[in-house]
Amino acid sequence: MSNLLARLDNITAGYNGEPVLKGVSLDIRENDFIGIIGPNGGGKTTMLKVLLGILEPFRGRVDFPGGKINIGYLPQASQIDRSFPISVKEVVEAGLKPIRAWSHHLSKAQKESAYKLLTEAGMERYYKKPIGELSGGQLQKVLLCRAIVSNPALLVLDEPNTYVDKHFESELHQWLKKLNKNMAIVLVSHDVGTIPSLVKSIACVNGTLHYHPSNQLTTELLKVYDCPIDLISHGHVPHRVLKNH
Ligand SMILES: Nc1ncnc2c1ncn2[C@@H]1O[C@H](COP(=O)(O)OP(=O)(O)OP(=O)(O)O)[C@@H](O)[C@H]1O
Repeated sequence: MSNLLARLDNITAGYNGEPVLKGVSLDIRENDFIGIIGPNGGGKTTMLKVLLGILEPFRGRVDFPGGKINIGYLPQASQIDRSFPISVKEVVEAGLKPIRAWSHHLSKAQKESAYKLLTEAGMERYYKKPIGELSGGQLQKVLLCRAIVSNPALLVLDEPNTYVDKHFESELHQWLKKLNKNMAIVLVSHDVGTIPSLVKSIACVNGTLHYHPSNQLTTELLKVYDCPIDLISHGHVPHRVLKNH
C-alpha cells in the first residue's frame, strides 16, 4: 500500500459551535484520486477547510504521518472575487509564495516556471491581464495553474468543473489524470455523471463520511451510504438528482 500522506482522524467540525461534520475520518495516500460527493450543505467544503488547516475542528485531528506536505488548493469559483485588481501572473505566482507573504521575492526560475505552466494551459497571452477580464473557464485554468505550480504532494479541488465547457472539461480531466501520476488528488464534485471515470475511489459526505474504495457508483450503494443522491442512467452515463435540492 502506498504511503499515507494525510489522515483526518474522527473530525467533528462546524461553525459557531454547531457541528456540520461528525466523526469524519479519511486517509489520503500517495497517488490516491478521491472523489468527494454529497448533497449541498453536506460539509464537503468544510472538510476541505479542515484538511487545509483553514478551519480548526471542534474534535479530532489532522495528521501528516510523513511530515507536513505541500497542498495545492483550487477553491470553489464562487469564493473568488473577480473584481479584485490582480493579474493572471500574480495569481499563478502567488502559488509559489508562503501564505500571506505577498511581498515574498520569487527567483527568475520560479517566475519562469509559472509562465511555462500558463503556456501549457494555453493561457500565456493573458499573462498580464487582470483576472476580471477572463471568462469563468479561463479563470478556472489560471486558478488550477496556481494550485499546481509548486508541484504539491496533494492537490485539493473544490468543484473544478464550474464554468467549464465540455471541451475544456475533457482537457481538464486529461490534465488531472496526468498530474495524478505525481500527486494525490481530492476532488469535490457534483458531477456524479463524470466523476466515476476520473477518480479511483469515492467518499460521500453528508454530515458523516462514507468511503467507497472503488470508482463504481450505483443508486443502491448511495442508499447504503445514506447519501441522498439518486442516479438516473442515460445510456452508460449516470446523472444525479439531489433530494431536497
Ligand atoms: N463560514 C460559515 N459560517 C457558518 N456556516 C457555514 C459557513 N460555511 C459553511 N457553513 C454552513 O455549513 C454547512 C456545510 O457547508 P459546506 O460549504 O461545507 O457544504 P458543501 O457540502 O460543500 O455544500 P455545496 O455542495 O453546496 O458546496 C452549510 O449548512 C453551510 O451553510
